[in-house]
Amino acid sequence: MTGLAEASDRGAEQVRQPVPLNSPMPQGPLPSHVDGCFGCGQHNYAGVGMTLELIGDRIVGRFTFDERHKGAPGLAHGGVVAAVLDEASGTVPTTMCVPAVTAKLEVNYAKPAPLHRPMIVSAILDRREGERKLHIHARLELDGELVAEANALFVVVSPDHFFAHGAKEGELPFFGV
Ligand SMILES: CC(C)(COP(=O)(O)OP(=O)(O)OC[C@H]1O[C@@H](n2cnc3c(N)ncnc32)[C@H](O)[C@@H]1OP(=O)(O)O)[C@@H](O)C(=O)NCCC(=O)NCCSC(=O)Cc1ccccc1
Repeated sequence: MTGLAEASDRGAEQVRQPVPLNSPMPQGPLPSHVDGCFGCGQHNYAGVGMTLELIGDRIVGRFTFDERHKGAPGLAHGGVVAAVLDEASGTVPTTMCVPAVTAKLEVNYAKPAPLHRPMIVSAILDRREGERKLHIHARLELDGELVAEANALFVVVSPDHFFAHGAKEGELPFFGV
């Protein structure tokens, strides 16, 4: 088992409380950033139910694709592969308590992603560019081998970005809203 797998095996039993805007999150298991999220929500029937952890400066997520995520017999759809890379990437600004959204996601599909096999996705901040741009790199691995990777540009937004589309007070505590 890899170091990442061992660290993630600690599970999400100690769920952390949200912290104020722009305060870094403590190390360890992370709660879902929003109830019902496709990536990390534990109550989304179609979702992957990813558990997430902050380990050092890296986000580590664990999940297993199943029949709901199929694109070909036995294999995950390419769009859901992109979604899990996006989820891990989006959790990087979340743990910095910075509201940011995906502006661009470039995916390299190295190998097919099988269903019913536990996978690990990780993400890290490559660099900040100015006040609003975050360049984030994510990797999806199976048994320590690369399945897919992504380079993403996240853009910092005002909390109004979410309010304008129906978010209610208290629904996004990591973003201070
Ligand atoms: C907000 C924004 C991204 C940017 O609009 P504005 O605010 O008007 O800002 P503006 O357009 O001025 O750009 C600022 C700077 O950025 C640059 N730049 C921008 N785009 C590109 C590009 N493609 N390529 C390259 N550069 C680009 C642009 O040139 C400018 O650079 P400059 O300052 O001149 O050097 C808008 O297009 C939008 O809402 N898109 C939809 C986002 C969405 O729905 N995402 C999916 C859901 S979120 C999710 O899933 C994540 C998640 C998962 C899990 C957990 C948590 C999170």
